[in-house]
Amino acid sequence: MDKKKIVEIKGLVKNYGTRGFQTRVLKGIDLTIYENDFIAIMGPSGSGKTTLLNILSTIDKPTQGMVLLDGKDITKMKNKELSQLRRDKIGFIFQDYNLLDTMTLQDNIALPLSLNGVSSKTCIAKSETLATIFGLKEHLKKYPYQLSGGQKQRGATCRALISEPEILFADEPTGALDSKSSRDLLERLKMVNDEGKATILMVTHDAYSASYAKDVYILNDGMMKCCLTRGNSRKELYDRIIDMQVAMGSDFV
Ligand SMILES: Nc1ncnc2c1ncn2[C@@H]1O[C@H](COP(=O)(O)OP(=O)(O)OP(=O)(O)O)[C@@H](O)[C@H]1O
Repeated sequence: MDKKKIVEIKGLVKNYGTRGFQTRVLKGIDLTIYENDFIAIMGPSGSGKTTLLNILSTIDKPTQGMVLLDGKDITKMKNKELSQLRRDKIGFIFQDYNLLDTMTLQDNIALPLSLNGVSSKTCIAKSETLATIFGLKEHLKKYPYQLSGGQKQRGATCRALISEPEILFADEPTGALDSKSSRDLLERLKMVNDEGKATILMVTHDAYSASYAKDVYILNDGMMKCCLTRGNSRKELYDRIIDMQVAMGSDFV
């Protein structure tokens, strides 16, 4: 059976600036993301990674091109439709967690459900299930200031997954974490993906983080340059990413 297309991008162009002084940041991107993919997008600073993620996650609008999410063109949607799409179909994790300081971890995780009027019994059950997967069960009653960076990011990931979104967008999710906390988060993301519970698109500078993905796309100068696909092992993919970075030269950070 054909795999379900979650996101389809065709001829995506993004210009910034005013007429006459425009910079073309994305120069015609084509990309299809299928159900249960785990894609990492890497590229030098300024290559357009965040711009692409912002368009996919509906924060920004493209200049030209088509972005279908679940078969619907998000570039043509009105604000009301977009906010519903963000609520129901998209999960986000950012580098800086964005947990609410005045709520416990459990309330933070359950927030997307409680805002949608889901019963507190279901909120508790679902947040406990995810907290167990992400190693946070004993921390649910704590407030964000009582948690480590790694625990906060795993909590933010639970919150992003609790509404069972079609796709999880992650913008440098390990950017503020030490290596052990990064590994802990990445192992768990890989686990939920391996179990068929999440489709993930992650933007990262970090070859180690990218090596947890199934496919690694390289964005350079506003264009998709190549794709590396995981073969036998994560380590082997990591080595190929490093080789590719060396081949692309010193501006690839
Ligand atoms: N709102 C904006 N107005 C004008 N130019 C912008 C805007 N946002 C981004 N740019 C420019 O677009 C280019 C791509 O930026 P973007 O943030 O997408 O790159 P990136 O690959 O995510 O970089 P980094 O890895 O450093 O975060 C840069 O040259 C940037 O200066």
